[in-house]
Formats: sequence, C-alpha cells, structure tokens
Amino acid sequence: MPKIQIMPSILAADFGRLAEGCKRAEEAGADQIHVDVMDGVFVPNISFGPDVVRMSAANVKIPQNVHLMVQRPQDHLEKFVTAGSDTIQIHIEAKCDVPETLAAIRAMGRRPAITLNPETPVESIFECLENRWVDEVLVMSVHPGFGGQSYIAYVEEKCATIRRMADWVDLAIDGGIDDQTVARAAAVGCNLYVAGSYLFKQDDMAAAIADLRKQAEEAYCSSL
Ligand SMILES: O=C(CO)[C@H](O)[C@H](O)COP(=O)(O)O
Repeated sequence: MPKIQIMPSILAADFGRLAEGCKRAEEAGADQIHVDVMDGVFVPNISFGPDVVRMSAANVKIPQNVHLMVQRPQDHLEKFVTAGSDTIQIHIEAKCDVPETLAAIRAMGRRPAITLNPETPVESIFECLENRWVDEVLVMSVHPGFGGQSYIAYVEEKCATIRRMADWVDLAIDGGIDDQTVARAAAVGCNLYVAGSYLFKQDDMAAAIADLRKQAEEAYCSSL
C-alpha cells in the first residue's frame, strides 16, 4: 500500500501569520505543506509566489508540495525550485509543452506531478503515466481557484482509473477533503490528501490529521 499522507493547504491559513500556520501544520503531524500558487489568469484568483514557498521551507522540515495554477508554468520553474519546492504540480490544461515541462522539473532534481481539473478527461494524462513522466498525479475535486468549496464526487471514477493504471504513482486529491470525504477518496485509490479549510478551522489540528489518516488507511486497505 502506498504511504498515506496528509497535506494541509496554507491557502486556508491566516495570511497575516503564514509562518505560524506552516509550523502549526508540521507540529500537528502533516506530511507535507501544500502551497497553492494562483496567477489570476489560469484561475480567477491570485495567491502566492515563490517567496511564500521560501518562507514555508525555512520554517518547517517537511517537504513543500507546490501546486502551480498558472497559465505558463515553464516560465516560473527555476524560481520555485530555488525557493525550495520538493514536488511541483503543473496542470495538463496549462499552456505549455507538458512533457518538456515535466522533464525540466525532473532535471532540476524535483518531483514532477500532473494535475487535472474536474471536467478534464482522465485520458488526457495517460501519456504521463505510460511514460512515467510524473511521480504524482493530483486530481482536483473542486474547480481550482478558491478554498472552502464542496467535494465533487464524480472525479472518483478518474481516481479509480488512474490507480488501476499505475500502482506506483502517488495519487493526490485536492478540494473539499474532510472527515466526511477522505474515506471515499481513499477507497478509489488516493493516498495523498490536500485539506485546507477543514484542517485550519480545527481547534485540535493534530487530532483532525490523525483522524483523516486513520480513516484513509482503513478505507484504502478495505479497497484492496
Ligand atoms: O487548490 C485549491 C483551490 O484551488 C485548494 O488546495 C483546495 O481547494 C483545498 O482547499 P479546501 O480543503 O478548503 O477545499
């Protein structure tokens, strides 16, 4: 079974105390910090740039999982690598040469990942899996751009297809993950869980992370 990992999204942290938010997530048992980068073009919102990745990397020891919701990821890779990104997720819908951009991420010593929006057919990423251009796939279970949206269940079919095709890949899910949805995502093969608003609103984030992890492990095991 692939390792179950919980990745709090600092999009849901207090922007006035981001460093504290990163440390709080690490101390609560998070496996990675998820940083949502939005350019206001690919998605209708603007969030963080490489300096926020640099800040997070300076404040925690766990890896930086960086989600580029940007139109032209190829123009920004070096800055995000230098800032301390460990995994870099680009969108299949971005305006770039996808194989070339994924190869560039790998050549810079980072983990390449491909992301797809809820309405994007799963077939669009088959080539990435068949050629092992990626170490990770991120399935969006909300329309990207904002935290706090409801989980879109129809993406589960895509997750199941990806897991059937690639037992080696880290399969992440992002959007609306909480104590009601994590087991559903695990049952279709997801092993990495991005959770923003649910985790940051908790008084006891450590208990919430432990609960998500336990639910995910049980549901993943039962699906085997
Ligand atoms: O990528 C994102 C938005 O584009 C966020 O990571 C995602 O929505 C997580 O937030 P929440 O857990 O609040 O749904």
